[in-house]
Parts: sequence; structure tokens; C-alpha cells
Amino acid sequence: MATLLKLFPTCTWTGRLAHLSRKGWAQSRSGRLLPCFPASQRCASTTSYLTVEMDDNTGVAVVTMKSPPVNSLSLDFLTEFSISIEKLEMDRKCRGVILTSGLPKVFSAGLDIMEMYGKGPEHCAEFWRAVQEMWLKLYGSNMITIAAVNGSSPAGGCLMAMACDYRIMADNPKYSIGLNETLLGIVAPFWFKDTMMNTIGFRATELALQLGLLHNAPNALRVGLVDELVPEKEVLSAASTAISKWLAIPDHARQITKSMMRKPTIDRLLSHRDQDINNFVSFITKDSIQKSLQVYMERLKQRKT
Ligand SMILES: CCCCC/C=C\CCCC/C=C/C(=O)SCCNC(=O)CCNC(=O)[C@H](O)C(C)(C)COP(=O)(O)OP(=O)(O)OC[C@H]1O[C@@H](n2cnc3c(N)ncnc32)[C@H](O)[C@@H]1OP(=O)(O)O
Repeated sequence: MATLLKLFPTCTWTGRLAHLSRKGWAQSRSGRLLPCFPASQRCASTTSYLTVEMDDNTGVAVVTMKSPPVNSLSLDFLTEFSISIEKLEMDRKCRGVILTSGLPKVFSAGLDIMEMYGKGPEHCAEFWRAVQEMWLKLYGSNMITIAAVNGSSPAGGCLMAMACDYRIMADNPKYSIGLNETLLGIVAPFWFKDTMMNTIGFRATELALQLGLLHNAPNALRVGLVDELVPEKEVLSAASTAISKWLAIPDHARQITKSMMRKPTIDRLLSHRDQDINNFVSFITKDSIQKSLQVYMERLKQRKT
């Protein structure tokens, strides 16, 4: 058992671990003793904010976000997220990812406002690069990506869900999803806007962005922001069912098609990446914008009292 943990320090296998410590070992050609897993073995790794459960049998990883209280996207969270997606991308066994939340009522509250409030230009630039990286990794992924939206998903949370190939949301009218940036007195950048336009079309995006619309689950389905509504308890199982249809498509054909659809949008950010960071930094550090963020945060906290 100790050897097993030494060989795979970041990975814990659920299932018959004790059994493997006694038997289930195979000798490699170089003579090394390697663990030999049954075909259906699952591998789970946990970082500070994420759990990644890989099922070797299906080739599907479930990535569960768990950063209480609301899965806000801090610099550390975003860094971990991008590394985890990159690792799965490089894992030849992994063909698909289901992204979900491990917290009640919230998928993700979007960008962590405290990363943008009262921070200097250098921090803001580093933070924004991490936001870009998260989107580039997810929107540009070769893997099948399904968002299992089991709670509210405003702003950056909505961006994350839109970056996936397919969205399944809990049928709960209390949950909402949308790009509500204007309500905070800030502006969704061009690539947030492009992602939404690619998802729900020009007119619906124009309305949604100017009004900062947060759609409840039934409206989100109506405008096409999500693809399916299912009872809350079934979000994850519905995502598994949905991904099996996608897995039946040959990867190379699906990947080329996905790239054909998404590459122009991705290239637009890649060719303006530094300029986009500079725009963000000069916008977010303005006194008037900082004031808007402060007022918004105060209102958020007052809702409780
Ligand atoms: C012209 C050129 C333009 C260039 C670009 C320039 C501009 C910048 C673009 C920036 C794009 C921004 C994207 C974003 O994602 S901004 C974040 C937007 N997010 C929100 O508006 C969500 C706010 N939160 C909520 O609505 C709710 O919290 C909820 C997610 C629906 C969950 O509700 P509930 O379960 O009732 O939880 P609480 O409201 O009680 O929240 C618990 C604590 O968490 C704090 N919180 C909530 N959201 C955030 C957040 N996004 N960041 C940081 N902290 C957050 C909340 O204050 C509570 O804290 P407390 O316990 O200390 O009171």
C-alpha cells in the first residue's frame, strides 16, 4: 500500500484498494512491479478547490468545484482549474469532462469581486490573464465538455457554462444564469459577448448584456442559454446520459468540427490578449468603477440583514 501511495501521491483510487495491495500487481518489461487495475477503476484527485474523478472505463472525468461559500473564481481557483483541465487534456484516456458544483444552490458566483476591488494594476493584470486562460482552456478544449449547472451561475459562472459544449440545468426557478455585468456597473468584455452570441444569437445577447439579464431556469431554456432542464437531483445523471451520446461520435470528426466553430472566436482573443489585459486594468482601477464594485458588494451583504 505504501508503495502504491508513493508511486501515485496525488491520486487516490476508490474501490478495491486493499485488494490491490495484496494481489493485482503486474511486472513490467523492465521488471518493475506495477499495480494492475480492473477495467472499471476510478481515479480521484482532490486539489484545494476541485475534485477530479476520472473513470477509465468511460473516459469521462467529473470535475466538481468546491470553493465555499459560492465557488467565486479567485486567482488561485482559476489557476488550479486551468491546470486540472490541461492535465485532463493531456490524458489520452480522457475524452470528456462533466463540470459541476459540489456546493448547494450555486454553480459559480462568477469572478471573485475581491480580486478586482482595491487591488493594484499588477494584481489585476495577473488575475485577468488567469480568467482568459480558464476560458481559452475550456472553450478550446478537444474534450467533450458538459456543464451540469446545479445552481445559480451569474457572470463568470455563466461564461464557464457557455464555454462547455452542452448545458444541463437544475429545473429550479430560484436558480439564475446570465451575464449580469452591467448591474455591477462593469462591462462584459468582447470575448464574453462573443461566447454568448455564439450560444444564443445576436438579438438575445444584445438584450441580455445591456439589461444584465439573469435568466431563471425556464427562461434560460427558452432563450437557449441551457440545453436541458432536469429535476435537481438528476443533473449529474442527465449529464452522464448526455455525454454518452457525444462519446458515440468519432473524436477526430467532432474535434475538427468544434475547432471550425470556435477557432475564430478564440483567435480574436489570442491576437488581442495583452490589449485586453490593458483594457481591463485601466477600466477596473478607475475610481468610479471601484466605487460601483464597492456599492455592489455592500448590497450583496445587506441582502442578508
Ligand atoms: C470597455 C472595456 C471593458 C474591458 C473589461 C472590463 C471590465 C471587467 C469585466 C469583468 C467581468 C466580470 C465578471 C464577473 O463574474 S463579476 C462577478 C459577478 N457575480 C455576481 O454578480 C454574483 C454575486 N453573487 C450572488 O448573486 C449570490 O452570492 C449568489 C451567487 C446568487 C449566491 O447567493 P447566496 O447563496 O444567497 O450567497 P450570498 O449572496 O449570501 O453570498 C455568500 C458570500 O459570498 C460573497 N460573494 C458572493 N458572490 C461573490 C463574488 N462574485 N465574489 C466575491 N464574493 C462573493 C457574498 O458577499 C457573501 O459574503 P459574506 O458571507 O462575507 O457576506
